[in-house]
Amino acid sequence: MVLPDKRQTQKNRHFGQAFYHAIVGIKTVIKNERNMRSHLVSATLVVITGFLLQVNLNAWCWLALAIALVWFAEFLNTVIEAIVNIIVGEKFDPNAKIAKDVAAGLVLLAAGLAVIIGVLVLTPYLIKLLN
Ligand SMILES: Nc1ncnc2c1ncn2[C@@H]1O[C@H](COP(=O)(O)OP(=O)(O)OP(=O)(O)O)[C@@H](O)[C@H]1O
Repeated sequence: MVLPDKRQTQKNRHFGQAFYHAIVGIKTVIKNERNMRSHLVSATLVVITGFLLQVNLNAWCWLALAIALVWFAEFLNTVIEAIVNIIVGEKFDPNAKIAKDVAAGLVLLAAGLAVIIGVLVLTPYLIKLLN
């Protein structure tokens, strides 16, 4: 496989190169976004709780959806921040503020929804455990 060119601007030439860049993208979000690391910790705790409570397949689907929703929102937030930074740089711009604030709001909404899903799915199992 041809080693990836770090300053490549052309289209990926094969699947290996596309895969490599996708992995770099995932690593970049984890490295640069503090919130993403919190999301990873939360997701790990949810998965451990799911195993401990032995939740069923339906519950796993909802928990996976909740986790994916937050990750998707955080990735989109990172993309929007990067594009805004390319366009306006360090300059204050009211539209840049709108774009970044709305993107941050999207992550907050997704996280809130994920918490609601988690509570709805796990509460019956916790109640059963306590009875
Ligand atoms: N160029 C700009 N023009 C106007 N406001 C800006 C600009 N850059 C950043 N801001 C404001 O600063 C806030 C934080 O900026 P930014 O999103 O770049 O930081 P962050 O810490 O990475 O945010 P997040 O926690 O959402 O990842 C934005 O939500 C926006 O209100």
